[in-house]
Amino acid sequence: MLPNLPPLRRPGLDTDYTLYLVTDSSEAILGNKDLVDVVEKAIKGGVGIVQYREKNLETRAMLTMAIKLKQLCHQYNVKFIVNDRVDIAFIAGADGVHLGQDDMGIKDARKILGERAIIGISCTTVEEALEAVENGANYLGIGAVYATSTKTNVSGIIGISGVRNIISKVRQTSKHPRHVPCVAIGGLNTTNVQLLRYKSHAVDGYLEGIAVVSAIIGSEDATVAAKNLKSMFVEAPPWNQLSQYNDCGHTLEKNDIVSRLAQIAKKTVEIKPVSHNMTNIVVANFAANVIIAAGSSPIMSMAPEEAAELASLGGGLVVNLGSAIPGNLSIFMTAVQAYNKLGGPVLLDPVAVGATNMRYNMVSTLLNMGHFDIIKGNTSEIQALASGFQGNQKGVDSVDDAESEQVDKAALVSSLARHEHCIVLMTGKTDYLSDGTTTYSIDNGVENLNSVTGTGCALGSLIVAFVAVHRENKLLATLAAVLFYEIAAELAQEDPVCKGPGHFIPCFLDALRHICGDCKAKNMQWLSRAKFEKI
Ligand SMILES: Cc1ncc(COP(=O)(O)OP(=O)(O)O)c(N)n1
Ligand SMILES: Cc1nc(C(=O)O)sc1CCOP(=O)(O)O
Repeated sequence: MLPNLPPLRRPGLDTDYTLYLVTDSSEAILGNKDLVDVVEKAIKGGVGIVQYREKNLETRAMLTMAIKLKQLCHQYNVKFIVNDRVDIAFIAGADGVHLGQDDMGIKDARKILGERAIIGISCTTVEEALEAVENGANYLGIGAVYATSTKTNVSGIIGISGVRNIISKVRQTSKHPRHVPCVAIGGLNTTNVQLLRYKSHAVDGYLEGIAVVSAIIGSEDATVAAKNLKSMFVEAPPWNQLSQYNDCGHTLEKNDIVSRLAQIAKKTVEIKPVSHNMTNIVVANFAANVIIAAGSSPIMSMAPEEAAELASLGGGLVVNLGSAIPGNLSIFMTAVQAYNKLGGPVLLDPVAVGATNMRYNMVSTLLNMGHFDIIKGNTSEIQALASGFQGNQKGVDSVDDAESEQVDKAALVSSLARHEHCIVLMTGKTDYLSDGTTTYSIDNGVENLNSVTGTGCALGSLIVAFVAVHRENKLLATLAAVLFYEIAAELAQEDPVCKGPGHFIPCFLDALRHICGDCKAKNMQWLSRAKFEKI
């Protein structure tokens, strides 16, 4: 099941880490604004803790500013922290200090500042985080999440998965029963904080807050900037449209699931949603024909300029890496973010992700920058994603061989779904579909689907149409699309005209059209062929 976001502030924690402001008085970020004024505005917008980070001033001027900022923060009951300089934190009467890995150690700083001081530390790796907790850190500053021009000499860019990994390992270590809040830092702004919070959520832990420099200090109005960041971080993202009807089959009997699937298919053909495809050159034509035959509306557009307008049509987006080059990444991201903003479903088809470093890196970047509601791939692709790139996939085809038969595919699909907080569909002789809680195996479809190119990609195009209409129940909408498609393939293969791959394509398009007509006429007999099981 897709995660419900956890509460933010833990009961008993008297520091609000949700929005942590780190200052910067450089010309490039602060400009000619007054730092104290900007910090006050930011506090009014919801900042709960302020860190004075000053890299250019002499000690005396720095101390003067630290005292002013401390007074301001305490006036608003906001915690005040000094970056790096334990001496200034002590003399200014700050609530604590933030230390980097090369600064004074936590235990030494504690000797100077005392037991009640808040001591935070920067961590880029799991080892640094575990050591910091062991040494008594009060919070961890985890980063850099993304590249940032505010600090170019970061120790590493770890992405959302790096943050999630640290949070999860810190929480799992039973040696440290003490709760240590985690905040993320580096390149955070309103375009990515929802994704960060949603995807950094691990089974055993989550992010308490975000630390931000330029998105507030460099903004025109720090109150507005802080308010926007905080509400974006706190609110459920638009794509997480859970509803009271969102029983993805966890508790439903099979007959009830089939009647839900029937409703989903009927409504999809009635609404005729848009399926926006950023797909590969080999399959574009076939996928468009499939969508038309199945009663939805295809658009094959790679233009970032029109992505937001297309997203506003209420359909779904397919990002297919079949013939993509790294230059396409920013085009994909523009479109994914436009759909994410409106909660329109996005499907990632990581074609041959296990074949080359280029493909794996592109997929990693995409998963780090945008939310994908569904990941669809063949066995090799899902294995490559689930286990990290191992560079052993040959070409775009799946290796549905003895070796991959050994893999517990249901467990693989379910664990990738939990990890990426999305729905995962692994296609093959038997398909596996999971949202991380409920997993289905599907045994429809025919051999001919493997004998013509593009059938996997075109399935993705149909899935986003179904999910666009049923955003509150993405798992069952995906199941309905797969059954619609694979049962049409069975009807095509049984057509006496169908003698092989050449005849299969037109027969398949006819069968899709036939099922679409049946749905419009409310004749759902075709669903009696459905062969799926909850695992
Ligand atoms: C909340 C938070 N996290 C990380 C940092 C980075 O601190 P550090 O590694 O000491 O680097 P500089 O800030 O000194 O450049 C931070 N300041 N705050
Ligand atoms: C101060 C700092 N520390 C980082 C780390 O990775 O430890 S990144 C960073 C700068 C964050 O600035 P912005 O919000 O403008 O991207």
